[in-house]
Amino acid sequence: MLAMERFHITVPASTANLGPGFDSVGMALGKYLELTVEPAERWSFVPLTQEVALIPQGTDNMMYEVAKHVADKFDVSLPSARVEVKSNIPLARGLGSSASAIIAGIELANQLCELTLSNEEKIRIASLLEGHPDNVAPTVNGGIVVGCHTEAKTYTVSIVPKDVDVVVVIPNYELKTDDARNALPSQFSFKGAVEASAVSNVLTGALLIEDWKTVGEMMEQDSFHEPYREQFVPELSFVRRKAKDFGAFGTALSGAGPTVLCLVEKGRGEELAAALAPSLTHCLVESIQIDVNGVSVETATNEHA
Ligand SMILES: Nc1ncnc2c1ncn2[C@@H]1O[C@H](COP(=O)(O)OP(=O)(O)O)[C@@H](O)[C@H]1O
Ligand SMILES: N[C@@H](CCOP(=O)(O)O)C(=O)O
Repeated sequence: MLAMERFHITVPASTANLGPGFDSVGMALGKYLELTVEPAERWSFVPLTQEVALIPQGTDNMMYEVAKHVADKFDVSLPSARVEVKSNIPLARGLGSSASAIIAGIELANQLCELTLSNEEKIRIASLLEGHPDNVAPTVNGGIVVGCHTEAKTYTVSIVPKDVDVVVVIPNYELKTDDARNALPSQFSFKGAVEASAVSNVLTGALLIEDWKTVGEMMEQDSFHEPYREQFVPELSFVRRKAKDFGAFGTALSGAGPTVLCLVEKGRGEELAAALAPSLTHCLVESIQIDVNGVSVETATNEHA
């Protein structure tokens, strides 16, 4: 009999920006990337759900590349593993699937190399890899995180929202984050930056005191990215109008899109989803939980003959 340590890693999805919190504000959502890991002679990633059916199955998988990067950074060797992968996070839809994969890779190295990384260290490593903390920080901590990342340091402030429901409209087409970033301007006027950051500052203040009416108004006044990206997502203006008529607080592009996200009064998420769905038959329209736990690990000892 061989006693073999298996473990499970669960990583939530995330929505970034909430409108004007571009590259800085994000929230963890209740869709999950789940890994079941066991030691093996060589690396393999075994996809078990449709969303991850096409991910690379060997050491060309992003989760391995990140795990190897972390092991090298700490100058330790990375034991090989067989990894079963389940996910219900759709890829390239603005729900942070790549951030979840980065955090999964960091957690793989953390567990396999016994690094005992703190959440702060995971967020720092992930922000250096992703270039911004808005998806990776809530993916690690759960809830809403307001972050600021520079080459020198990554700052985060966590908020645990209670009194709001979230609805996502997920179109049936992909939009790669890199492509959506390429549509952004390389320059921003001083006046434009002052105005846009004031909107973002009020968003953050309102999030802290859960003033959802003001959060919703600020969500709809972004000038950092949505004006340049809405051309790719015709659903945004339609959902914004419908949700406003319904009485939702506000609507924004989720991350780089194409998913559109609405915030609505607690208890009315299902009702809003039902109101939006009939006119959006090419989209998945869902009321979704806010994840408040962030990445988690469960160990289990299995007996193998
Ligand atoms: N679990 C995963 N394993 C390997 N690669 C992944 C995984 N999840 C996402 N990816 C990679 O990330 C890409 C999507 O990233 P991106 O364009 O940033 O969109 P988003 O993060 O909004 O889903 C996918 O096309 C795939 O290459
Ligand atoms: N701040 C980033 C967030 C990208 O999120 P994703 O889920 O679309 O990868 C951006 O807006 O580019």
